[in-house]
Amino acid sequence: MQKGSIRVQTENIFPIIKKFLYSDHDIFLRELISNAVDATQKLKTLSSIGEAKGELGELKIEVKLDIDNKTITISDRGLGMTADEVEKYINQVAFSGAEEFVNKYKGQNENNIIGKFGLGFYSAFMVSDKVEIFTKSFRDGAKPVRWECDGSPEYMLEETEKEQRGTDIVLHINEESKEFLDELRIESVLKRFCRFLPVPIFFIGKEIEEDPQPINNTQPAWVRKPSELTAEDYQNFYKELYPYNETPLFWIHLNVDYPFNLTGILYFPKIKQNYEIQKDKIQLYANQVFVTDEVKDIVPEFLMLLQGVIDSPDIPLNVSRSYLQGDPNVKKINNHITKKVADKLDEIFRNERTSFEEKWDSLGLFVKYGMMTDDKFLEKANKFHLFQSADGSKFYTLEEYRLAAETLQKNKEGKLVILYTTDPVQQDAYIKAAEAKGYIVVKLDTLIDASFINQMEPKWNDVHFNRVDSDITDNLIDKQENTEMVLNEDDQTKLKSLFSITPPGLQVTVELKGLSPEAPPVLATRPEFMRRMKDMAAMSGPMGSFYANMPDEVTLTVNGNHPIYQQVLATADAGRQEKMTRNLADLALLSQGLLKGTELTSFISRSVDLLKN
Ligand SMILES: Nc1ncnc2c1ncn2[C@@H]1O[C@H](COP(=O)(O)OP(=O)(O)OP(=O)(O)O)[C@@H](O)[C@H]1O
Repeated sequence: MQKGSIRVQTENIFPIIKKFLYSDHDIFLRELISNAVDATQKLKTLSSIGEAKGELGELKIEVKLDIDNKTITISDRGLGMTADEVEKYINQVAFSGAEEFVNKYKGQNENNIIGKFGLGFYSAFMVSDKVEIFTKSFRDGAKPVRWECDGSPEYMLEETEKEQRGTDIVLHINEESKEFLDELRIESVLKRFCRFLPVPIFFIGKEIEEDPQPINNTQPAWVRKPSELTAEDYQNFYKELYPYNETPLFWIHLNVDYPFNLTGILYFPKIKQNYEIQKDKIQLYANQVFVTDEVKDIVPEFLMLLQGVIDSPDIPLNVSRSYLQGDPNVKKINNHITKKVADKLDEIFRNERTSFEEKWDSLGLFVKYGMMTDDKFLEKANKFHLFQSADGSKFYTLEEYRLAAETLQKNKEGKLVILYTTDPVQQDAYIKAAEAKGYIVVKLDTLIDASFINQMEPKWNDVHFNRVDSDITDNLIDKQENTEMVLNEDDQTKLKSLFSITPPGLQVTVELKGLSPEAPPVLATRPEFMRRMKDMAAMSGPMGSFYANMPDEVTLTVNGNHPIYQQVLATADAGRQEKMTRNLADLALLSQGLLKGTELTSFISRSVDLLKN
């Protein structure tokens, strides 16, 4: 038997490490199982090049929980270690690794450390009073050895009995960590970190199962070649990740080996409601070991709406978040993912336009969010971003809309005016009127659209958006055209005064115009700018309450050319005349949803009165 002392410079590394990893004690299993996987994979490699001779046997990893003896044992049939190797790798590498870790992070806020990689074997001491290693190297004639240590720099190393090649790590779980002496707890940790490890892992609890199944899928879809996979394989893998979700819209298989290594599958989920986001996040793996599902900074923000898996050994996981943002690899990965996603969308748009259009409801959100936040994406997305017509029957790219609408919908500055509706049912009358003039009205009715419009106007600098009810149809496209009025000056003055009404909470401006006789007698419109401000106010922000408290501005455009005014002006009964004009105004306000409460009640009783005589 040999006793020895491990040379470490930093005193008392253990309490420091423990503090760092306070919230994440369960990573000890991930670290030890990763080592077991590495040892197994290395053996396979040595065998394939003829350096390891003989039968490899069943290469599996076992995690055994012995509640009575308070131990957890992780056994592999990997390459094992000789006494010298234990001396070198465990006493020196593992301990100096832990020391390095501490030196790097001493004095930092522990929340800054993501991934918490790089601690390796030493993490066993987070949960153990004592750790034993029983190991037998694959090398001919190697003697099995037992190593024991309680986390202090003193260790013990001796020869032992061990039949099988490989390593057993025995953790004597300490009092504080007895929560791990629980089958369900261990199983849940294994499921979290080891689901997709490449070597079969078996959990052995109290009950001995007759036909034990590995807890992991060693060949998850993302490590397989895209050419080997069917749509069903991709969908099944998605189900494995998110069992309760509906089938995804489509997916992107990432596979990069230069200038960094990255594989993975990103899924576009079906989004039922605009705000249903961020529930099932993208998971980050390093060589099939689960690391985190906090992928902020690695995945472009707008793609956080996607789901799936990214696997890269090149992402520096043991560094702080602020470092990560500046890391050139992370930046490259970010750009690459954005490009891939844009290319894939473009490809689907070109090859399967109908199906792309069918999915636009869910897709639109990613695309618009991406266009607003990422200029590189915007450049590509301009080709496949779609406007849907108000009735939902047609889709236009910006260029297609331009081609179809250009002749009629250019304003005096030469800008293309995109007419949109936020509510095709409520704004139906305005849409019909605009369509009758040959205009194309598109639907921008989702939560994101208000900001989308505000941001796209400066980005698409020759485009202007106008909500279809923001002005009378004749003025929607500001062309500075004159209209003629059939009423004489006196009648015009009379009509204007009849319409000088002051409904509470509304600031009304009345305009008299000579529109087409078929246009409605009165149109209520809300200026585009004011309405946008009000919409934003509803969403919050410091300016919110300012705009929210302003009265609703509304313009009543009285169409002097409508035949009804001949009748109104000819009415001798002043009371009736007043009621008629007020009702015409109220009808217009009603179509804008601005007639409420007592105003609405008086409108109804007035209408009944008018019907009576
Ligand atoms: N189960 C095992 N079988 C064979 N060798 C092992 C085993 N576990 C650990 N080792 C050896 O001990 C060394 C130190 O392990 P440790 O986990 O501390 O660091 P690492 O695996 O090299 O790096 P990291 O875990 O930080 O990625 C390993 O490099 C390996 O040589």
